[in-house]
Formats: sequence, structure tokens, C-alpha cells
Amino acid sequence: MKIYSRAQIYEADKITAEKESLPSINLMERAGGYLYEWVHERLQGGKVPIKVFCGIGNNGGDGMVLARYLVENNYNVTTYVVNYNTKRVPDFLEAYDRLKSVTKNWPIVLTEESVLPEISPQDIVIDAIFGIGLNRAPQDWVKKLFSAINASNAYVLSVDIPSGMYMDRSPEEGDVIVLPRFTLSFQAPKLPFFLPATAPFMQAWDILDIGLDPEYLAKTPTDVELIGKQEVIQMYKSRHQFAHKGMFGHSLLIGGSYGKMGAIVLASKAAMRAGSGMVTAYVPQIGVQILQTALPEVMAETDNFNGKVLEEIDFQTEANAIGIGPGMGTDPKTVKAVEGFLKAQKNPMVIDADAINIIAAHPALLEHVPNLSIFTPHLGELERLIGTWKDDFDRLEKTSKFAKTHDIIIVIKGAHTITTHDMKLYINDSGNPGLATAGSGDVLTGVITGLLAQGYHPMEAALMGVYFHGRAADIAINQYGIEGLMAGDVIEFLGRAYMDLFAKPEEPKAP
Ligand SMILES: NC(=O)C1=CN([C@@H]2O[C@H](COP(=O)(O)OP(=O)(O)OC[C@H]3O[C@@H](n4cnc5c(N)ncnc54)[C@H](O)[C@@H]3O)[C@@H](O)[C@H]2O)[C@@H](O)CC1
Ligand SMILES: Nc1ncnc2c1ncn2[C@@H]1O[C@H](COP(=O)(O)OP(=O)(O)O)[C@@H](O)[C@H]1O
Ligand SMILES: [K+]
Repeated sequence: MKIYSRAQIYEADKITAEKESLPSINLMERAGGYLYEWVHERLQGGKVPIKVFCGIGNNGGDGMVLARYLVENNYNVTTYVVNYNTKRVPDFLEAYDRLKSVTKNWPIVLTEESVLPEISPQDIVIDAIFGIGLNRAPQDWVKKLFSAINASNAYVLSVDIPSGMYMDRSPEEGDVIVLPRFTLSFQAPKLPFFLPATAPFMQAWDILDIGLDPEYLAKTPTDVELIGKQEVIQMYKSRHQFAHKGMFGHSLLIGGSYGKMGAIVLASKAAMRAGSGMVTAYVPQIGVQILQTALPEVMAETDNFNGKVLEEIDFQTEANAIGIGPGMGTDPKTVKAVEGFLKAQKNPMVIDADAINIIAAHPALLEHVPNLSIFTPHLGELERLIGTWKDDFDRLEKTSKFAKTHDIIIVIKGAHTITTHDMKLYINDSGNPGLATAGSGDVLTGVITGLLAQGYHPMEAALMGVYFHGRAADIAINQYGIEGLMAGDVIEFLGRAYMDLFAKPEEPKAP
């Protein structure tokens, strides 16, 4: 699913109005009408007090239209104009006049001098104060209103985006954002809904299709995309009846060290479950027995030393894809081995954990990393690789520039893992906090390597791998719960994640 920028949303608004040869107030009427339908479906005429807070821009206009419908349908509504600016936009003013024409209870105008209204926990608050147009800090009295809404315990419904949330920067000290129970966002989700500093404000949300021009939406390329089942189905290649293991590639997982063999065991097993035809693990000698006992399906290769870490990376396996890093450690001998290994590589590979740390500490090695290689850092590893950042948006910009400069793919792991390549961002839509457990990153490395070995393009392998990893965890928590989930369980549910791609949605239960 595409995620549009603010400029693209404004453009879509404009084109829609032009194409339909209708004044833009009609689009606002439509948006407000859909908001009303959503609210009415749930309230069914109930007399709960509804307080509609409207700004003086287009977001406020949407709120005014909703308020008018509520008044016309005899709801118990009080409307407020949060008059944070003297420049009320024309469509807002039109929507304001239309509301005044249907009721004697005109909206209450709030200014810096006003006493803010009492909001009780029994109220429903409609937050239509700021939309995607917020571009500077609101005045203190407006922030006080946000805080009062948040402190009220009322049910808060935000229109389009919680007021106070920016489209292009994370909150800073002193910022206040409305914390809604639900957000109804127009047409498509917005980027901050998925970023660590702002996603916590999106406890529940849905998209309201307000009929923006489908042609514009379809043909406009976006810098950001949300990757879910529909996108992954299009990448997936099914197997034919006469398939044999030679067709699905040989994965080589390099890593492990004394006390950390589990990481490479998990990665190797995950590569098998992801569908790799064959898997070999390249581990220090002390790890061979552990690996072969744990995973009879996986072959082992080892170096010519007898130490606790890899001292050499020199293998016979003719691998279709290599994943390096899990459990490897950063011993100086291993660093030397990785240097030698990287210099000999031509094909894209998966670079994780300590392999990232080694490259971060020796940036000259980046020059030897094959193009389209997939780095899978968590935030700590990412910071070592690219340096610090100011906020979530700055991190995305710096990471995508770094990936572009070195022609690599970077998978920024986290609650919504974001993959970047060629200045585009792909946000993953699966996964849950059960994955915040030791070893789940090693599993991801195995899955992506296994997909790469099967001939998927590195971008497909990265996006599908992240999706299946998260989806497997989503299915697995039905059995293990979020707290109980372990990395190994995720591997066991990878097959179910594949099957789920084509699962029919559940039939509605008979009444
Ligand atoms: N396609 C869509 O998504 C549609 C969007 N519409 C609505 O339009 C909204 C965007 O409207 P606007 O661009 O008018 O913006 P907003 O209504 O979000 O903001 C209002 C205005 O306040 C100004 N402003 C920003 N920060 C301020 C601050 N701190 N203090 C004082 N003034 C400030 C801005 O310049 C802006 O013009 C969307 O969020 C949505 O609710 C609808 O009208 C219909 C269609
Ligand atoms: N709260 C969360 N929601 C969804 N996915 C998560 C969450 N926390 C972590 N993950 C995922 O779990 C994995 C953790 O990887 P990593 O930090 O490398 O763990 P480890 O080093 O223990 O293997 C990543 O794929 C990450 O995206
Ligand atoms: K809002």
C-alpha cells in the first residue's frame, strides 16, 4: 500500500476537485459525511455528550461538517472553534456557516483568553484541531487544550491524524500530541503512524476512503510503501510438482562462537524452514557437534583452527546465498577472517549482527561488500554503522542515503521494521512484541538467506523475509502468547506464515 507525502495528498485533493468539476468544499462535505457515518454506526443515536473541537484549517472544516450532521440528526453536540490563527481557510468558513445555518447553538469560539471547557470521562471528543498541515509548534493555550483532552479520560476520536503530530518530525521536548482512542485517517495511512516516537499515539486506527481520484493515486509513485500480504503474494513463486532440492538453492550461514552457537543453529534452521533446498553452516570446530546434533538436516563446514571463534572463512560449499554474522563475535582473528572473506565476494549476501559491527568498526570494508547485499541491523548496530540521528525521520533519511551511497539494502529492525534501498522506504506490517526476545534477529537472517538462495531478488528476499518472520510470530502467539514466544517457536510457524498467504478470510459466524 502506498504511503503518500503531504504534498501528494494536497495534490490528490486538488486533482480530485478539478476532475469532478466541483468546488473543494464538496470533498470536505464528503469527508465529513463519512466521518458522520462511522460515528453514527457506532452510536445509533445515543445521547452521549459529543464535544467537537475544530481548528480553522481544513481539518477543522472536516470537523464542522461532522458536527453539522450530528446536529441535524439530533445528537447531543457542542462544537468549539479552536481559534489558533486569524487566517481561517475558505472551506472551513463555508462549513462553519453551514453549521450556523442549521442550529441556534453556534460553535463556541476558544481563544487564548478563554476558559477551557470541562471535559468529562463520559464525553466523546472529536479532535479536528490540526491535521496534516501542522508545521510549527501550537501556542501554549492550544497545547493546554491537548493536555486537557488527554487528561479527561473521554473517548477521543482523531480526524485524519492526532492533533499535534507532525508529518515530518518526531515530537520534541514541550510538544503535546492528542492521544486518541481511535484515529480515522483519510485515504491512506501516514508515515508517522509507524515510527517509534509517534506510533504509540496510534493505539487503533482505520482508513476512510474519501474517494480521492483513483487514477492519481494509482499512477503516483511514492517514496514510502507499506508491505503486507497483498504485496508479498505478488512476489511469491509457487513450486511445481517436479521440483527438486537443487532448484531451491544452497544457503551458507557463517557464524557462531563458543557460547553462542545457538545463534547460528537458529539461523540455519530458519533458512531450511524458509524453503532453502540445502543449508550448510560454517562454524568454528567447537561448534560442529552442537550444530550436527541440533540439526540433522544441516551440513557443517569448519575452519582449520581449534579455537573458540572463527579464525578463517574458507569453504568448499557452492552457495547460492550467504548469511554472515549470527553469534560470530568480534575477536580480532574473526575480524581478519571476515576481511579476507569479504574481499572474495561477488554476490549479494545477508550481513547481520557481529558482521555489521565488524564493518562498522572498519568502514573501508564497505567497499568490498557486494552491491545489493542486505544489512539487518537493530538500532544499536545501525548507529554503529551510520552514526547518530536527531529523530526517527532523520534516522530514515540518513539510513537511506547510506544505503544509496553503498548500493546496499538496509533492514532497520524494530516494531515496524523498515527496509530501505534506492531512497525508498518499505514498512513491514506484520510482527508483534513477542519478537522482542533473544535470537529472533538470527531467525530473520536465516529466513532472508533462505529466500535469497531460492533465487528471489535481494529486495524481494528482504521484504518477504521480514514479512514472513513477523507473520510467523503473529500466528505463533496464538499458541505461546507474547511473553511465552521464543525465537525457535517463530521458526516452527514459518510454514504456517507461507500457508497464510493464500488462506481465505474466515467466514463470518452464523448468527
Ligand atoms: N485528501 C485528504 O486527506 C483530505 C484532507 N482534508 C483535511 O485537510 C487537512 C489538512 O488541512 P490544512 O492543510 O488546512 O491543515 P490543518 O487543518 O492541519 O492546519 C491548519 C492550518 O494551520 C496552519 N498551522 C500549522 N501549524 C500551526 C500552528 N502551530 N499554529 C497556528 N497555525 C498553524 C497551517 O498553515 C494550516 O494552514 C487534513 O488533515 C484533512 O483533515 C479534507 O479537507 C478533505 C480531503
Ligand atoms: N516490539 C516488536 N514488534 C515487532 N517486532 C519486533 C519487536 N521487537 C523486536 N522485533 C523484531 O525482532 C527481531 C529482533 O532482532 P535482534 O534485535 O537482532 O534480536 P537478536 O539479536 O536477539 O536476535 C527483529 O526482526 C525485530 O524487528
Ligand atoms: K486531528
